[in-house]
Amino acid sequence: MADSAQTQELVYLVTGGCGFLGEHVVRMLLQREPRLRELRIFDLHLGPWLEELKTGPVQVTAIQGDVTQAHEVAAAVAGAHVVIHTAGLVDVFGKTSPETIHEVNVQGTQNVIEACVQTGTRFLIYTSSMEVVGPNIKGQPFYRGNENTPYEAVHRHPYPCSKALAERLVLEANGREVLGGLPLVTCALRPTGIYGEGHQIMRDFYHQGLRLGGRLFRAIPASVEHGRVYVGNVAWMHVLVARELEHRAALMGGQVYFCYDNSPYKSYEDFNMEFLGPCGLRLVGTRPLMPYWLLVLLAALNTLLQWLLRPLMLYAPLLNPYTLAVANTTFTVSTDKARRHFGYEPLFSWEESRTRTIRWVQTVEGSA
Ligand SMILES: NC(=O)c1ccc[n+]([C@@H]2O[C@H](COP(=O)([O-])OP(=O)(O)OC[C@H]3O[C@@H](n4cnc5c(N)ncnc54)[C@H](O)[C@@H]3O)[C@@H](O)[C@H]2O)c1
Ligand SMILES: C[C@@H](CO)CCC[C@@H](C)[C@H]1CC[C@H]2[C@@H]3[C@H](O)C=C4C[C@@H](O)CC[C@]4(C)[C@H]3CC[C@]12C
Repeated sequence: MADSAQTQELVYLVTGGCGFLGEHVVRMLLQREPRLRELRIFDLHLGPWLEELKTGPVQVTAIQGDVTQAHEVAAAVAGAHVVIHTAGLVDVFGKTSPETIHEVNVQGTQNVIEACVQTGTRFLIYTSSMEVVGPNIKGQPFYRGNENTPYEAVHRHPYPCSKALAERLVLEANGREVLGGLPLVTCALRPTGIYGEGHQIMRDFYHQGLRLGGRLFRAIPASVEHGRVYVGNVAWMHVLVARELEHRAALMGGQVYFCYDNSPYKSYEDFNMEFLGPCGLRLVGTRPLMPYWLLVLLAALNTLLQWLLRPLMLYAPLLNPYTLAVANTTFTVSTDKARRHFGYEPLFSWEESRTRTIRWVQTVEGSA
């Protein structure tokens, strides 16, 4: 990368560049990486917003492709200096089969690694997830932990299983020789629950609240802390890692970093109310309105209904045994590893992240 850096001629590839996080990474790179010559955006579904980016000084190349197709990935990676691999199937609601989740998240990641090795790309950043660590199937709390906090990371659900396997592949690939003889340098970023402009689940909760007459009903105790991070800061961390990976390869190669910022520690529902409240919704109840055993029963019933209805329709509600367990288990991080290793500081303060998210919710169709 050294030659290219001197002539400001870097080529980046962002897989999943049209997703919620991917779009923020793409826009952040265009704003904050002055050495970019070409930005390739690889996604199964290309967004119309890409067109507006094509008029700027950086060559923006949109590539419609599938990470499960090794030849499509190799063609997109060839000639790129850095790959940011955010593409993935984020499904904890049973919309997709476990086999498909594995194929996209694990085989897709393996394809990206092999493409780097075959074509000589040296720097690979993988968007992993906090789910690689937990919450685990025992529902044990992870309270303000860091990358070294001991925790029994045992999963059964296809999504965390696939993210854990893919992350391992990426970390094990660190140091592999790529075409040209130099070593591959990889690292993995583990966001907690991301929020911000474009967050589909926030949109779903907002619409649900509107349907219920401007109310949401508390289901989870306020004392259960859930880690959240603003999408702009997650994107910024990706951009910084990409920038620093070459110069700090010995320190950063093969490492994992939680993505964090100054968003407050709160329960999932109370945190969402930071945005939905100013948009006219109210969270009813200071304590859960239903006993926990009833929620467990409803979640199990939803699983049964999903299975029974599968031949006729896709029934995929927000509540299932897995999402209930995640929402009901404290999982928060407190770390400075990214600051120590590559000088990360959140780009957006909590106040700014909140304001931007509220403004976005207000523009969502059907606003109160
Ligand atoms: N949303 C979160 O809270 C969160 C938290 C931690 C980690 N992550 C990780 O961040 C990444 C991005 O998540 P997101 O929330 O933006 O999800 P998203 O669904 O909005 O974006 C994923 C993108 O990947 C693309 N994609 C899916 N399958 C593909 C395939 N076969 N080939 C090419 N592209 C494909 C999708 O079209 C989409 O644009 C994922 O890897 C996810 O595991 C998300
Ligand atoms: C019991 C309901 C009462 O209101 C609330 C259900 C909320 C759940 C749908 C969400 C609670 C926690 C979320 C997950 C978490 O933020 C982290 C994630 C990691 C990421 O890699 C993918 C998304 C997710 C699993 C996220 C999904 C939605 C929740 C389970």
